[in-house]
Amino acid sequence: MEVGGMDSRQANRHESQQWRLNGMHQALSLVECETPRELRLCCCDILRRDWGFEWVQCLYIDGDGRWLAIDDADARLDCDDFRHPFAHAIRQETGMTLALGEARSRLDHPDFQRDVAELPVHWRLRILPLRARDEHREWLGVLAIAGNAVFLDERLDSPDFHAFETLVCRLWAALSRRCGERSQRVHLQNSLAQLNTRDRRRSMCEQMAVDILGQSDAIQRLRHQVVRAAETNLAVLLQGETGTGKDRVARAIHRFSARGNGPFMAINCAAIPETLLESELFGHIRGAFSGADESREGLIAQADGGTLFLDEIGDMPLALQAKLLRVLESGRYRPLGAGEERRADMRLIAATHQPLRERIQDKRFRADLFYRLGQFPVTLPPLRERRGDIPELANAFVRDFCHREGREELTITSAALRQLRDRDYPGNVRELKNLIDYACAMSPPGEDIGPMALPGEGVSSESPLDAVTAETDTASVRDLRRAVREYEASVIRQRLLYYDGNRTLAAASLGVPKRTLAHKCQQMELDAK
Ligand SMILES: Nc1ncnc2c1ncn2[C@@H]1O[C@H](COP(=O)(O)OP(=O)(O)OP(=O)(O)O)[C@@H](O)[C@H]1O
Repeated sequence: MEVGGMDSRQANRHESQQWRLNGMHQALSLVECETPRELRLCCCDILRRDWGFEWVQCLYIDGDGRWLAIDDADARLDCDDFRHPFAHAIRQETGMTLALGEARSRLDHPDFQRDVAELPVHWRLRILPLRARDEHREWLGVLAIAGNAVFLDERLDSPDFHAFETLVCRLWAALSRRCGERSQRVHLQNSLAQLNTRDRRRSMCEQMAVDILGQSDAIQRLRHQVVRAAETNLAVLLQGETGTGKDRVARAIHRFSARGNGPFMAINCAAIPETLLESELFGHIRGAFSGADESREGLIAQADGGTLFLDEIGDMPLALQAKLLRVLESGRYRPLGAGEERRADMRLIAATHQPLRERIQDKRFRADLFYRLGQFPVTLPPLRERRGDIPELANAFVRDFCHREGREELTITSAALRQLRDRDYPGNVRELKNLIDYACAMSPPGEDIGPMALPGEGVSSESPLDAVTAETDTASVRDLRRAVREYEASVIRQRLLYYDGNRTLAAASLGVPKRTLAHKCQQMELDAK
């Protein structure tokens, strides 16, 4: 008897030691949870596995306190829907025990009926509203456990379960606060980052406004696009009529980009004879072709770490277009005559005033290159679509002129500004600038620039160009060919001067193709843009 008594005491002690050990393991698993969701799932696991409850649900009250929800399930329950016993327990702030057989016939909430439909009728359901066990005492959710009545009462009314429940509630409250604070912090950091990005972009647009002038919506949008383009390394395709500021915009993108301290290499594809363009871009090694006495780096290599600007890309010969596409796609290029490829680390900006889609249809421009170049397309507005910017531009060009020429300050009258606003500008901002330069030059010192100082539309007969050409002295001509060449050079020089070096406009005004003009300039060694 004594022996038997000893055995059962030992067995009891062993069981309670085992239970305590289990309890510690349970506490450890709960404490290691990092989010309220993890904690709830862990709590249900323990109740099923270690406590032997077959049916357990842990519901939480979501953010705005309106809903009771279960992790990883779509269904949720309105906390004000008293017909459901879980909501009722929360609102009454007290636990409930329901006999399932009776509850099934008495409580007609469809969700509740569905949830307990499979449970044996002789079982009981315990509903325990859970709240934080600290000074805040906020409601956290509901624990619902169903099972055999005796088993349920024995376990749930034990001090061990009370300790377990207390631990779950404490940890749940602490984790909710920590996660809430963390998500608030992340939210705050995100909005601060957004604010910083917005501020930074706004400030970049403001800095750019001293260079890319104008306050029209179109120009403000353009400055915004320049900032966005500068933030990326994408190839940019600038499209717009001649003189709209494509060159200026390309430089701004480079300056404001991460490559801003690197080189900016620019080339006008229309101004270079086809044969030279390839070696200009790719470079060559010594002996690559007759006359290649020295190896020479091309612009792609020179633009390393910076930006390569290809102006008038529409004029690039087809064979070279294919080579350029390969550089863009592989990031590698091969100088003329070289055996090995080299790596190209440059950002490409291309510009054109030609409608490239039409050139694609005419098979003069590769569609694949067009799409590759246009990763970031930017269209510049013509001046006629932003006439409101003309006064600001005109005043700025007057100031520039005076500064450049060391002249005392000149002002432009509002009548002259009105006239400027009403003119046509096929050459866009460049034309306006040339017109202002001319008007400044014609205005006597100390006098305002009035309408009379402005030349007529386009290259008028009163223009200084005609005066120069008309005054050519023919009596002294001894060598006709030479005289014709000189006359031609003088006309081209004057025309380029008038159009600020723009060969497109100069060529158009002289009725010759741009390539012909470019060729003549090269022969005559005339400087142009
Ligand atoms: N928004 C602007 N603010 C101030 N100056 C401008 C602006 N846009 C253009 N300009 C001036 O107009 C002239 C022409 O600009 P730019 O050379 O950039 O035009 P473009 O579109 O590249 O012309 P093209 O197609 O003929 O090469 C330059 O003198 C430039 O400084």
